[in-house]
Amino acid sequence: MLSETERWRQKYFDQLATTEQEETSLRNRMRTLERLLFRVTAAVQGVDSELDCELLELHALLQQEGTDLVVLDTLVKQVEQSVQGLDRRRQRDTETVLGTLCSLVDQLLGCELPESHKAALVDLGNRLQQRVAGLQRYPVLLAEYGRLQAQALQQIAPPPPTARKAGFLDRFFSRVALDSPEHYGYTAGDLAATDPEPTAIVDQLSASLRSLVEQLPLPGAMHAELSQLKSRLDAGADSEALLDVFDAVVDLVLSALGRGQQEFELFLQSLDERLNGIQQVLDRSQANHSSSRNNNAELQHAVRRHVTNLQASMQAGPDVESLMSTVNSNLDSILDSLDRFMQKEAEREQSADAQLGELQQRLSQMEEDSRELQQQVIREQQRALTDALTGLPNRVAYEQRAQLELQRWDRNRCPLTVAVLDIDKLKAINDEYGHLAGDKVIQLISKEVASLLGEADFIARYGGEEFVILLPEKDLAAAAQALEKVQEQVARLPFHFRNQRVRITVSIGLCEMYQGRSWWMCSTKPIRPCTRPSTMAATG
Ligand SMILES: Nc1nc2c(ncn2[C@@H]2O[C@H](COP(=O)(O)OP(=O)(O)OP(=O)(O)O)[C@@H](O)[C@H]2O)c(=O)[nH]1
Repeated sequence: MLSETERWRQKYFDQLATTEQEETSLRNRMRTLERLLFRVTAAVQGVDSELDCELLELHALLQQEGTDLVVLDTLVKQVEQSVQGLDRRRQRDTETVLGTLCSLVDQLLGCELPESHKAALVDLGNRLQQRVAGLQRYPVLLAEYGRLQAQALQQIAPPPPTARKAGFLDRFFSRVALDSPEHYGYTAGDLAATDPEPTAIVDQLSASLRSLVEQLPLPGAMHAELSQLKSRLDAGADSEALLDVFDAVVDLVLSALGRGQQEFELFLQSLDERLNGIQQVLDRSQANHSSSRNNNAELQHAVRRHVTNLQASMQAGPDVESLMSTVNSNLDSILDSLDRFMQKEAEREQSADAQLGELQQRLSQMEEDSRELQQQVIREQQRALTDALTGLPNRVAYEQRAQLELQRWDRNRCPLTVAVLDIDKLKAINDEYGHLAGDKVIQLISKEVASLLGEADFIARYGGEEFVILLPEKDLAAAAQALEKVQEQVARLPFHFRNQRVRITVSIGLCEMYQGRSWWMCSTKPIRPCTRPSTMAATG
């Protein structure tokens, strides 16, 4: 059977092995997360030049062996700040474009238009004012604006009914308006025809488009295309060119703010949240050092399997949608495994908690018993060192204290005087008034003497009617002076037996400790008897 120490040692080694295994597992998982982060980093590059630089740095850092976590943390914070900055810029750009669209709507409202068209424009303006539209809503708003502008311009410059030929506006409307040309009273054949263009309107449209193009918050990669469009507008675009420019602007906005990117951003966001969730669970699991090996092994196996799948699908390089779906399903599986793991751990911890609770209860009971025992021992020790009749230290206590004082004297050679006090004629009191009276005398005298001594002095009942007194820091003269006062005080104590005042006295012998004198001589043979020998006398 194992001894208590061996059991604890065994438990310690088991715990050590579990902890090492957990650390290895955690390192592996951290590496997997780093690889995943590496791929995600590569995927979001190209959105912003500043962010690109930081991501490149992050990229390089992650490729290093044994990534410095402090540097990584700093860099991740910088990336977070850049992303926040990007969001703020996007917000500002959104405001700018919305403002431009509002001013275009206002310009159009300034034209002579039927009430129904004005109402539609006012409605669009109101929706723009509500600022609920995000960047992804630009194409919709632009298309709507285009449709309204087409209707408005049609009202301003209607084609001659006899000619039934469509000008550039008709063609423009046919490309951007949601309604068919027939709605406005023209045929497809009419729309194919050409007429001289109303220059003022073309200029107005051109200026509006120029203003919009200048304020569009498109990524840097599209700036070249934008300046080409501006140049075309500056060069005095005709109606055909204007239509192309308008289409190009819509295409640019669509490609810059394409749904794919939006979805990919959302996907990255959710990926990030999930990775954070996994990291938190792993952190909690690491904190729990007492987690069972089986649960850990099972979890490691499941996570490794899913992460391998994840890596395989990422390396296969499928399109974004299938990649997202694979990653999502693998992450779901990982989270399921983690949930199961946490559930098992919770059950295990619950039972461990119950055992621990029981153990703690026993431990507190043991502590309580031990405290009580300790108090009992202290009480016994005190009793063993105390004289039962007087409550003063007894002979054993005196010997212990004498030892200490002697050692101190040996070290410091400060004065030390020892005195022996003897109650006079106690036998006579016993004989005359009985032993109880004798006991009372011993009690009262010891109490009185103890109260008259200094704080550093020590008195013990040596035995019978004899007391021994240690007076450290007092030489013979000082001790004699102090003890004479004691003698006088004791003699004044008002003892009465059988209605008689009885005067009781004590005799004191004392000697000072000095080099060459043995303690035995000191304590057993007082060298100097008291100057005034005590007497016992009954006074009437
Ligand atoms: N009542 C009582 N008497 C005690 C106690 N211890 C010792 N005695 C008595 O004290 C007396 C001591 O007697 P002696 O040694 O002759 O001393 P004494 O009578 O005091 O005479 P001197 O000391 O010479 O003055 C004895 O009768 C003891 O029985 C005690 O605890 N209680």
